[in-house]
Amino acid sequence: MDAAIDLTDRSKALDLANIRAQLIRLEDTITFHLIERVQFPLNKTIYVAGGVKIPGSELSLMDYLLREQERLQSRVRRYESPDEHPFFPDALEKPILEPLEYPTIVHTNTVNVNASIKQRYVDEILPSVCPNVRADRGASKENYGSSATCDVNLLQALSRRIHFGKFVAESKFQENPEKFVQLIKAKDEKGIDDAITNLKVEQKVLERIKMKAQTYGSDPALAEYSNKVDADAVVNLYKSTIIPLTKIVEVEYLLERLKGTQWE
Ligand SMILES: C=C(O[C@@H]1C=C(C(=O)O)C=C[C@H]1O)C(=O)O
Repeated sequence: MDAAIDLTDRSKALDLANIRAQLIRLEDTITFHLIERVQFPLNKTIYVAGGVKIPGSELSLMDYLLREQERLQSRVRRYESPDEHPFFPDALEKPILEPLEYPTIVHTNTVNVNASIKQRYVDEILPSVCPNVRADRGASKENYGSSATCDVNLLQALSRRIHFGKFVAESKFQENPEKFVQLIKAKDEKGIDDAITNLKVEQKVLERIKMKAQTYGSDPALAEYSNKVDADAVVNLYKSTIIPLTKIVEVEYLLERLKGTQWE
């Protein structure tokens, strides 16, 4: 949707500096969506199938909203874009807009870690950032719908950020195909993980996201409205979930990279 990276220009899309700049942009998106979500209690009921009665659906309220959002957005080509991955692939419909001609940027692959993203989001991320973890003001009160709407925005941003790992991995592969072909042929997952890891960049990401969570979460004019989100929890989200899942995407993508190539 808001592809700041030009996916119709292959060389730009695989320039590591450009990709990292897009990951930095997504830090802002994720932080602001978190600030929106943590206005509300955890509202655990909306993550339980049947927790809220939905005519014609057995899904949880959040899954229902996410699935219907993906169905709608597929009709305006969202999932034709190589940087978008659906949580409910079976809900996608034929776009009403003409297809865009994307060059082949990443190699054909089956990598989609959205199930892990959603499970970690519900079981670990939300309880770590939401206030009133036990409070649940019930469907009769406000904010079930608002909470689920924020969740959908957040999950879609997390999915984009984490699956950008494919662009990073392809960029690194093209930098040194010999090294990666050898590691991939040996099915050396640890070796691949070591080869794609850049601890200096990871450290910079964690330092920057802490500063952003503190800055965006504080109101310069109204001190009492500061600390809208727990900055340490946001850092932990990156350290424990976003970065590790991004690297899993990189490794899984590279393990499939040789299929159908002269290296197979
Ligand atoms: C995304 C990259 O690959 C890895 C994952 C990172 C992340 O998820 O922030 C950062 C550095 C690398 O360890 C990168 O090299 O920029």
